[in-house]
Amino acid sequence: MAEYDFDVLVIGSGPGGYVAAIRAAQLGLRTGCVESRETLGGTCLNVGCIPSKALLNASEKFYEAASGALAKHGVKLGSVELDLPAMMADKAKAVTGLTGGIEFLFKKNKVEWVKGLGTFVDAHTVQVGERKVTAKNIVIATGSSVTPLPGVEIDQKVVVDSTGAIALEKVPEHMVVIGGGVIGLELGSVWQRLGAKVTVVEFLDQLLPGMDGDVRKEAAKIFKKQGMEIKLSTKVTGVAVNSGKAIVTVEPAAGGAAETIEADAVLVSIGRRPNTDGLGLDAIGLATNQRGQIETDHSFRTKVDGVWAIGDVIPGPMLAHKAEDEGIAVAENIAGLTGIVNHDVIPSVVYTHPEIAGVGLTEEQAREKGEVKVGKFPMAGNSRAKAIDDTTGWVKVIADAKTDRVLGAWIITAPAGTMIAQVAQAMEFGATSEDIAYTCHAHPTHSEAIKEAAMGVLGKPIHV
Ligand SMILES: Cc1cc2nc3c(=O)[nH]c(=O)nc-3n(C[C@H](O)[C@H](O)[C@H](O)COP(=O)(O)OP(=O)(O)OC[C@H]3O[C@@H](n4cnc5c(N)ncnc54)[C@H](O)[C@@H]3O)c2cc1C
Ligand SMILES: NC(=O)c1ccc[n+]([C@@H]2O[C@H](COP(=O)([O-])OP(=O)(O)OC[C@H]3O[C@@H](n4cnc5c(N)ncnc54)[C@H](O)[C@@H]3O)[C@@H](O)[C@H]2O)c1
Repeated sequence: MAEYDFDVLVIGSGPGGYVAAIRAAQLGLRTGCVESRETLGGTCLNVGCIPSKALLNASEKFYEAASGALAKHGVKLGSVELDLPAMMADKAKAVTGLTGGIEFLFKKNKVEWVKGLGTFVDAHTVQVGERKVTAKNIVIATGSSVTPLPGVEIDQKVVVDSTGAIALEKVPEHMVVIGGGVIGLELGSVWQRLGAKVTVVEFLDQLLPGMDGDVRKEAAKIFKKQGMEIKLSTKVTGVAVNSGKAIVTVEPAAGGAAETIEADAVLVSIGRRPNTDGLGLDAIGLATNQRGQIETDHSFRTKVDGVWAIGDVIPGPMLAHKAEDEGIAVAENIAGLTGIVNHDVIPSVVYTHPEIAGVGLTEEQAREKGEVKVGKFPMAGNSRAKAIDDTTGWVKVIADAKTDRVLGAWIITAPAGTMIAQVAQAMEFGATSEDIAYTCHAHPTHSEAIKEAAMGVLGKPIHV
């Protein structure tokens, strides 16, 4: 009889956990995955990446139709109506299709879904309901939850977090978004396109912390032009709710006179924090760092033998693809192979219109490290963007001045999220800007702008 129930038990079935479980099973390990939600897929599939992207897509279609933006392309429409319940149903269908897909993949790969909340009993035992499940290796993939704003109560009706904001029953007249990060801009865009006035209140002096400085400035310009009101260097000091209306009190971040803003929806999107409450880390003697994260080494081993951790619960960007890659790597390491994630090349994408994407270093970070050369190419010089009359944005390629090796790239244009993969791959291969500049790119494509920006690094773009 086997010593343990499983070779690998993963706690959490988000993009980190479910991928780790499937990969472990593919490698011949007996694998279980503990998940307390009704459906698999974690934050990303249930209330994160997937429903938000479904709504971003649908709201953009509505906006194009309702705003008359299609008329310039010769598409004239009669009256356009919003059917919000149908839009929400379509979103739900996307979610159930994908969460059901993970259940199918679990069955196909013989991963057992252990349903319930997992709590450590010891380093090889997890209590799930009545059951004590044992495993030689346990992977913590419990993800993250919304960071609350002290003094602001989320009721998921008037004051919502991202989960409430993807399920509003009517379009608010005025939505105040607290936090001008990824969630605030994506979900703010959704409701703005559907007719809401949106005011973004951001504590810092720019939107999108962590992104390249030029990107952050350009983003503020773009969203303002789209009609968003953006209050930078401003903090929310309180939200009072009365008869379905919220009064949001704000004041300058540095201190000063307070003002109030009336809204009928308030989105709290000031970041996310790792999920470790109730996990019983004390029972295995595992402490979290100051940010509440579980620290690991490069193999995703924690300080406790046999216990590993991946995804949003460990340091690094809270992104689904980072969690997935760590899921593959941890399973390979457990199986005795060499699983590696290059954390220097993790792309990030904001799925607004236009999309905003980056990989590698920002220009500021690169300049701090040494001498750099930068090539920037405007989408106004890109023939495909011109052909479809959507020329907002640019591509910026940053390269080491001595070696010409690409250190980072930042892209603002409709398909930026898809385009950034090319630069990520180039960086993984240690490419120079010359390598990109002399690679043949199909015409007419948005991607040609990456080639031109790379040519700009060398000092010789063609179309500007
Ligand atoms: C609105 C929104 C939009 C987003 N959009 C994107 C995007 O477009 N692209 C992107 O890359 N990222 C996006 N993210 C971030 C992305 O969702 C996370 O980075 C990703 O889900 C992290 O994966 P994970 O596996 O670490 O954890 P999670 O997906 O959070 O999954 C953890 C799972 O563990 C379960 N769990 C926790 N504790 C226990 C326990 N003790 N026992 C049993 N089960 C437990 C939870 O129920 C959960 O299902 C978005 C997030 C939000 C909120
Ligand atoms: N497209 C994507 O990849 C995607 C989409 C959604 C979420 N996510 C992930 O989810 C995580 C959480 O997203 P998020 O938008 O909540 O966090 P975020 O960290 O992206 O942005 C939070 C913003 O809130 C601001 N802020 C913090 N406290 C504030 C306060 N008191 N008042 C006003 N502003 C305040 C911060 O300065 C920051 O700009 C992110 O780490 C992101 O990686 C990714």
